[in-house]
Amino acid sequence: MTATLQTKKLRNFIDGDWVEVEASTAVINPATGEEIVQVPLSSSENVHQAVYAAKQAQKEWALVPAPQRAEVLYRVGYLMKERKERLSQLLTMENGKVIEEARGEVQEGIDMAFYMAGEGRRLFGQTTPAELKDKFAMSQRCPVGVVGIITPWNFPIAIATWKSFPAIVAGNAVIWKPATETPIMAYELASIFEEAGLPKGIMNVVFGTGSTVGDAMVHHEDIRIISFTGSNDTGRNIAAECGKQLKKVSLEMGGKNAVIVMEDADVDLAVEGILWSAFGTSGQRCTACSRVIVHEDVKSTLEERLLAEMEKLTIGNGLDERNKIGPIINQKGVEKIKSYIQIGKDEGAKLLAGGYEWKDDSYQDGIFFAPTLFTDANSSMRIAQEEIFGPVVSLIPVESFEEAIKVNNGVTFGLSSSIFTKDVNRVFQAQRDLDTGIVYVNAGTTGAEIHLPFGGTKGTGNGHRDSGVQALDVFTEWKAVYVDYSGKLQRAQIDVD
Ligand SMILES: NC(=O)C1=CN([C@@H]2O[C@H](COP(=O)(O)OP(=O)(O)OC[C@H]3O[C@@H](n4cnc5c(N)ncnc54)[C@H](OP(=O)(O)O)[C@@H]3O)[C@@H](O)[C@H]2O)C=CC1
Ligand SMILES: O=C(O)CCC(=O)C(=O)O
Repeated sequence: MTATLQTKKLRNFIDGDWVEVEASTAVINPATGEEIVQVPLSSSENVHQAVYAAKQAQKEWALVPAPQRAEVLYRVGYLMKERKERLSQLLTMENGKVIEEARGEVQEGIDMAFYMAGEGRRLFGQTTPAELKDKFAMSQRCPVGVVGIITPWNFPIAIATWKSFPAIVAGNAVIWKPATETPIMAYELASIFEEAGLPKGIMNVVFGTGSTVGDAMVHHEDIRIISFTGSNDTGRNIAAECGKQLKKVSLEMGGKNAVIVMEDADVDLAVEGILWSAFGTSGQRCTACSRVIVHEDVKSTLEERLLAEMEKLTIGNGLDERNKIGPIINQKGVEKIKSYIQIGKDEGAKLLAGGYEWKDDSYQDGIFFAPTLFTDANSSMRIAQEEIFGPVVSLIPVESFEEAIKVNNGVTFGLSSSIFTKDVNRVFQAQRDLDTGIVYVNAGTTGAEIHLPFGGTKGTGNGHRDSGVQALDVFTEWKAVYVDYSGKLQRAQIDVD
């Protein structure tokens, strides 16, 4: 039986209460065009209420021993596990990704809960020798206070868990603004936190637009960090505003990720990697493969096998297990993709497959785009430089390994890259020289594991990482503590000539 929601209109979760907001807008299933639920359009006043509650609650939460804070995350993990199928179906309904991928995303959230709960017994600082006798020196992680989390529609639950779980285990309180297109995962996760016994005010969900709710969060002086994932334009604006306030900001933005296929690659394996990382989630991933840098010796073989496999991809509602390609999030997304198809043609790339909005009698109100393959692209073309966020991949032929690395690095983004080769020397050279935060060898560009840092170089971010133990650096401040137990005032005096 397909999962359903008990309510026709979601409510904010503020200070442990479900708070109704009058204004709302419809959440649409992109595969069917049907309304699933109404989502509140909150005001900046709703943000202020949430921050006030969070600020009070956080003072107590910071005093709860971290292993006890972690207990809540263990319970969250078990509840998510129990509800995995429900969460996955609702995720497919609001976002469109096929159910197999939705299950994978929910599993990332479950893994993150258990992983970060484990950190509750670590949260390591350092002890170090002091310069003086009878003196002790150490550093420790401290919570920052109230943290703001702004998340996109393409990973409505995983990204939120990468950010909120480390924040909570570290002793912070959270204000979370999910994307207006995909609020259901936030509603479900807030219910899970409530059931798991998280104290009131530690997790607050405020639904509404970026321009109102997100903006109020960015400007609120009691929110000490903004952790954001989304587009580069929005991320830059947020960073500029946070800069003015000297507010910490962690950004995870776009990608122009490439798979490199060398002449000695297992081409069938490369085809599989490209298929999943280019067309999975209909290419709407920041880690999606949108360039294939192929050695000219294997170019025609790769094209032929890729085209044959692309033909087998079934498009449709992601709730039907047979479908491999789900919808595009909204019509604006399709228009953006279409504009890049035209740009690619005008630039002289050769369209081998797809390139059109896919329609079918059974999905008259759904929004789909056919998997698309360009070939004979070059690195200076806009289709090879800019994030399209759709199922579009461009083949760029190269003559050597060195040229492949140069083309890979010749974009303003630096999130994920991959190389298919059997040459162990090239593997090690590539992992050293590829200028991205994530490198895969003999696998596609997607499929991050939550215990490793997630993020990228150059225009992809601003040096911070989601996920992994590194996420704790975003949500904690370091404190250096010196304890002098000599009973007299000592001064450090070490001169090294
Ligand atoms: N790297 C990635 O993972 C992602 C990249 N993108 C890229 O961005 C493009 C546009 O997608 P879009 O959803 O519009 O991305 P946005 O960057 O606009 O949205 C991401 C989040 O930021 C919020 N937001 C928007 N404006 C502001 C603001 N002024 N202040 C604070 N928060 C704000 C959004 O709210 P709301 O939408 O509710 O108004 C949403 O929660 C895509 O086509 C894709 O190229 C998009 C999503 C993820
Ligand atoms: O690759 C993954 O598993 C996560 C990717 C992600 O967050 C994204 O691509 O937007």
